[in-house]
Amino acid sequence: MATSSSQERLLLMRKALKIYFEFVSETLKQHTLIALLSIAILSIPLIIALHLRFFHPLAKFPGPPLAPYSNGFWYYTLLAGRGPWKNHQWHQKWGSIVRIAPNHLSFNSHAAQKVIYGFGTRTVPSMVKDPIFFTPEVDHSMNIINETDREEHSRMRRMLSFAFSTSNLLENEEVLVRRTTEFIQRIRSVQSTDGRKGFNIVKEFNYVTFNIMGEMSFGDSFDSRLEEQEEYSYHWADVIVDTTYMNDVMRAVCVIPGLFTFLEWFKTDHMKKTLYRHAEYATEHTEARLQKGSTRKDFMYHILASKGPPATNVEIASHFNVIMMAGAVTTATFLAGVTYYLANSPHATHRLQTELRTQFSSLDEINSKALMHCTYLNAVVEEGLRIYPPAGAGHLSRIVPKGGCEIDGVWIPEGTRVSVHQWSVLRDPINFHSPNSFIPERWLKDASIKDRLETSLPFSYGPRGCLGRNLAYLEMRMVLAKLMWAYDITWFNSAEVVWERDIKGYTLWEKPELRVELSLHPGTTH
Ligand code: HEM
Repeated sequence: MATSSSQERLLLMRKALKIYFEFVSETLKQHTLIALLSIAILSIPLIIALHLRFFHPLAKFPGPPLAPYSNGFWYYTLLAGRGPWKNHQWHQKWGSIVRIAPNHLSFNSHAAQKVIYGFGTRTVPSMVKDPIFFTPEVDHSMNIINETDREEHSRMRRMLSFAFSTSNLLENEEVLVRRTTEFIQRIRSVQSTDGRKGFNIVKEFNYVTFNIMGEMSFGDSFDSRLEEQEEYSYHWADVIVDTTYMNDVMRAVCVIPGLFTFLEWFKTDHMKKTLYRHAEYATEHTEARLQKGSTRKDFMYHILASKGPPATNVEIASHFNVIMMAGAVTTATFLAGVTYYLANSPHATHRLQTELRTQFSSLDEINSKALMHCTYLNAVVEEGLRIYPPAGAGHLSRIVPKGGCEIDGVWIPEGTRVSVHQWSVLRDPINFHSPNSFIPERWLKDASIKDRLETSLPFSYGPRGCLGRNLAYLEMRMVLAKLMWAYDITWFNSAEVVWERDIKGYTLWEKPELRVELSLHPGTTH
């Protein structure tokens, strides 16, 4: 029965093919011109694909099979959230230079880090940021992170840099200490709202870094504005977290000409609640602070006092859009990651707490200057940044300058998009022994493991290196030290959370909940 029905199907197929070929040859005979035109049009994508794969200037570089044909493959990888692991696998398979999109090469060597992000040389200028990757669309102004013009960027950096200098930050230490102490007190009383054990400390990290950045940026007007807003006081902090993913969606959108303009007319609800709400908050706080005026040396004070040409209010708001995002999310990400790794490493936790509790006899004694000399704390911070680099999941791409240049011993043509994939560098056994293990000891002077520590560049470097690096170190040390001094932490959802399975890596990271309960160290008085 079955055999006869498959024979019937075969006969039918033959008949259909015969009719089809008769039709094609008849059409070719009768309408030769139309037929040739159709074949020519249908061949265009094939010719483009053959060019991209075999004749493009980057054709000789290996990489995933779909990468040469369309940026779509790359954006799919990025938005799926598993980019860091995929990119690492590609480097392990194809070596230190991988073609990840038609015009984009990913590198994973230290030599490439120096050329791509460095200050440039006498013959090769520093590389500019990739304009597609850093889009100005939502707040209608260029800012410190997305400006691609060298001179404009230098003006902005000069305007902002005094605010971020160590001397000014130490002068503002009171804000850091007070906000951290508030956090230490607050988390003691945070209750589970869903009947489950413990509370989600990841959210609390978002809130403490948000408070520190907010007050350092806008001074007194920050809290007054938060009180006036209709939504609950941490609404902006939650919006910032939700916006990180949307930033990558916008990057994908802006690659297709005209799509952004179309979306501006038909903003989705989600876009209004994330990207646009974040930009509105930055504008509202900027305007509130400008109206109120203040003599406090917050970031706005330094922007207004800077000697260069004055920035417009739209530009200032755009800088604060970036500062609140780059400043709050990255440091909170570090704190979440390091807490996870410490929770899985009783030895490191014990050593850290012993150092802190020996060094300081009360919470109030903990200050930024003393923390700079806590050797093990600093090793924990460096290892936390290495194993889970807050800005190292994606690609911070640059454009190869006119005339091309040599990277990693290979000539790369001008106009190529290039980047070093931090995660792939940091998880490479060539650079770090047991790269997937949390080992703060590797950062100590007398370390028995000889790693290539110089390859860990969580803040990037060169002319576009992190402007908030000093502040980030002060914050990371202060919050971590006070937390670990004051509490012993019990982690409750360890059976549910597997960090590297549950985190999602876009340009920034999406993190799972860490439900913890705290028991107070006997010396804590707050
Ligand atoms: C652990 C925390 C942090 C990490 C890992 C980090 C990492 C980075 C990285 C890798 C870049 C380079 C981005 C690129 O090449 O496109 C960067 C840029 C920047 N970061 Fe951070 N960052 C952190 C905290 C902060 C803080 C607290 C601030 C304070 C506001 C800040 C402000 C900035 C700014 C303004 C830039 C742009 C600099 C420029 O282009 O001139 N960051 N950061």
